[in-house]
Amino acid sequence: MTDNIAHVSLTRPLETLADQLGRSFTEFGFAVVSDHGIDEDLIARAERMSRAFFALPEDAKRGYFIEGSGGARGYTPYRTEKAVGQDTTDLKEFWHVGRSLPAGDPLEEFMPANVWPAQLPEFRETFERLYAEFDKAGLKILSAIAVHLGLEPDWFDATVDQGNSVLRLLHYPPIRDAKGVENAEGAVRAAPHGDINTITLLLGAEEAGLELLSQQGEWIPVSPRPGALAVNIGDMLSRLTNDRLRSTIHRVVNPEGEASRRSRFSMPFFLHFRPDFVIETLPQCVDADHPDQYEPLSSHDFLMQRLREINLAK
Ligand SMILES: O=C(O)CCC(=O)C(=O)O
Ligand SMILES: [Fe+2]
Repeated sequence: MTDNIAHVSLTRPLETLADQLGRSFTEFGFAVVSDHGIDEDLIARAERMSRAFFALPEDAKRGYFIEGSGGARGYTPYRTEKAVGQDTTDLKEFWHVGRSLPAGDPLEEFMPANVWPAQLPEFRETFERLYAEFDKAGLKILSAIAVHLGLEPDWFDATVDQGNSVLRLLHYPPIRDAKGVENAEGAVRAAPHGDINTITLLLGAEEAGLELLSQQGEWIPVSPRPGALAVNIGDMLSRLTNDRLRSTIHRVVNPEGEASRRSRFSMPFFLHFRPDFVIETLPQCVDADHPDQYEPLSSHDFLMQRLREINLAK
């Protein structure tokens, strides 16, 4: 059933990308992107670092949990985040890397400083580089989206320059322990949710589990080849396009069999607009059949509204 989600090489000409990605995002809110330019060795190193971090003792990890910060930086413990409208928390723990700003930057009020695990000396350099590479790949994808929407190819550049993007290292521990006893307690790895941000670029989703909810109400697995990105539209881009590009509900289901004794790791990059970018419906996306549904709202205010809904801010 994944046949219709576009699998696109980012080396194709911009017009082709615009067409293929545009269709896939309109129908599914998702596409799979290969040849994205993010260095393979860097990805492998980042995956090793992520595993090494989550293998640290619980106490050490909790030392990087910043209470009251909205989970914006550092560590968020297992079973903290919950999706909008859910009663149970997700079966995951994660680490957030944000943009490293020069000291005194006016955007500091929106973007807290990063923290880094002292136990892993190469962690900072690895994830600062990966963050920069995600930024670059994201711009190419946004360029194709701009062309699809009838905008100039560089239309998004200024909107995401110094964007409040977050790189998330995710760990979903095994669902069963060594004795085969299940410990999911009725919860799932990631309950159905839409992403808050502009677009999401996800590495590491080749380990099964990620599914999107189609317009026909079916759950469709998203299965990128190793190294490829699963890319999806977030709520901020949906809002900007008056829902022409769909922020699609997705989830990560608990595996059966052998996979239930394994961890799953993934690395989504939540690409955000600049905090002071005002999300105001594109005139290209409004007509008699599609009246404007949204008031202008700054990307920061939108984010704060949504973080309160998912238990990460007060
Ligand atoms: O781990 C995955 O494959 C997806 C994670 C996700 O959807 C999220 O963190 O928003
Ligand atoms: Fe998500």
